[in-house]
Amino acid sequence: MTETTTTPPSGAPAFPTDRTCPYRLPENYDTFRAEEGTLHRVTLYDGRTAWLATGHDIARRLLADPRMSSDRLHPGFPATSERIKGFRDRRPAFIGLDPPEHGPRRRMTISEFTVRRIKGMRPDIESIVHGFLDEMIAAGPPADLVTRFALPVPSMVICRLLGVPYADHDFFQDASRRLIQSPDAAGTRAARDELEEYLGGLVDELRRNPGSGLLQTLVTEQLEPGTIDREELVATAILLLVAGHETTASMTSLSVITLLEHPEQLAALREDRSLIPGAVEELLRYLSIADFVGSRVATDDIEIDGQLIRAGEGVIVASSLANRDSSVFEGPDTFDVRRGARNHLAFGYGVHQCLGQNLARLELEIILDALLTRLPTLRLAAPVEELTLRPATTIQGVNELPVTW
Ligand code: HEM
Repeated sequence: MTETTTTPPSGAPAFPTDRTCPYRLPENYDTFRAEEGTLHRVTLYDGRTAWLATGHDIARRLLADPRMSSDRLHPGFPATSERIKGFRDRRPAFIGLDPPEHGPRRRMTISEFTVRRIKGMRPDIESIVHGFLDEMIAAGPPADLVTRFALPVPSMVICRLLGVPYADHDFFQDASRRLIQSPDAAGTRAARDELEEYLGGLVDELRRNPGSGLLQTLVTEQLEPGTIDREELVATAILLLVAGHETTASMTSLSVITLLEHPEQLAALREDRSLIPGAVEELLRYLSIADFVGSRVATDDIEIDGQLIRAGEGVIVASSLANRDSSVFEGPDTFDVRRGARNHLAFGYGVHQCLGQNLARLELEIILDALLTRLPTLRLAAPVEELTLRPATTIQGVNELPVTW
């Protein structure tokens, strides 16, 4: 098996690089867009190289290819930061497993995420959204939209779905943030230790005193009959809890910024609320917040579009670039809530396509509708250029968003 080379071919650009605007791609990504072809060599943070797939079509073909592995323990897996190495000594949840192990694990949780099941959560989500808005409005402007609204909403929603006590939100939100944002492997490991201890304790408690929610279902139907062990259940719980709130929180903050910075698009939504579901798709496409999660390692030689990806080489499917492929999205750099962007790849593609996408869509639709109704004069309390954006090595977002109304 060939390992990814440690000597970067001259000129292979760095990937990923930080954004300077929440909704524009980093400037050096223009290099890939200007180059011929849709598969490029890039240099990772540690000097190793990987392939970067940038076209919509090649992205889908690669993500659907069984020779592309999600195994983070594989030495050729393209780590995009030191942090990713912190996951290497831990039991992976199903996001890090390949077929045939992946499917049965994913199916253990899928019944909670079907369109029908998620639709049934609408009244609950609406009441959570309006509850946090009531509190924020009562406290008065200015406010940090992240801590008062964008983070607590999906956090409480995923708690209800899983059966995790929301009372513990200060702890798990902080640990989740460190898990996905720590600059180094030690920070990732420490956050992971804390989440393992917390969720392990919760699983033990559910065995003694059964409760409700998806974790209870997994305890009763999978752990007790011995289909999975405690370590795997805890890894799954961490994946669901962290992915379940951090991503939607980021999308909420960045969506608010994007809409406020595109007043004519905001006005269109205000006038015609039926545009909201399409606007959510366009925001997902335009923002592509989970850009590097489509990382894979080839388990076999793959010939694709005249290039040879060798077994053991890392491949990153850049959803941000695939989502701005002009052969699929006309005028891809224009934010247009009427475009009908449903075929974007912001939720990935293939067997690992986002399990929580129906939930994320519904939450975002309810959130946008409620913000338009309840806070018609909402505006940023700081210029967009002064916001601190998260680095490219993690889910895109802001940790604070000062707003007023
Ligand atoms: C707007 C918000 C979200 C975005 C942009 C997003 C994005 C993604 C992407 C790109 C993947 C594919 C990863 C890969 O190919 O390796 C993924 C997988 C996943 N997402 Fe999401 N996600 C979001 C919300 C959620 C929510 C609310 C949940 C709820 C628990 C969730 C749970 C998961 C899980 C469990 C996987 C792994 C699926 C598998 O490996 O089979 N996500 N997500």
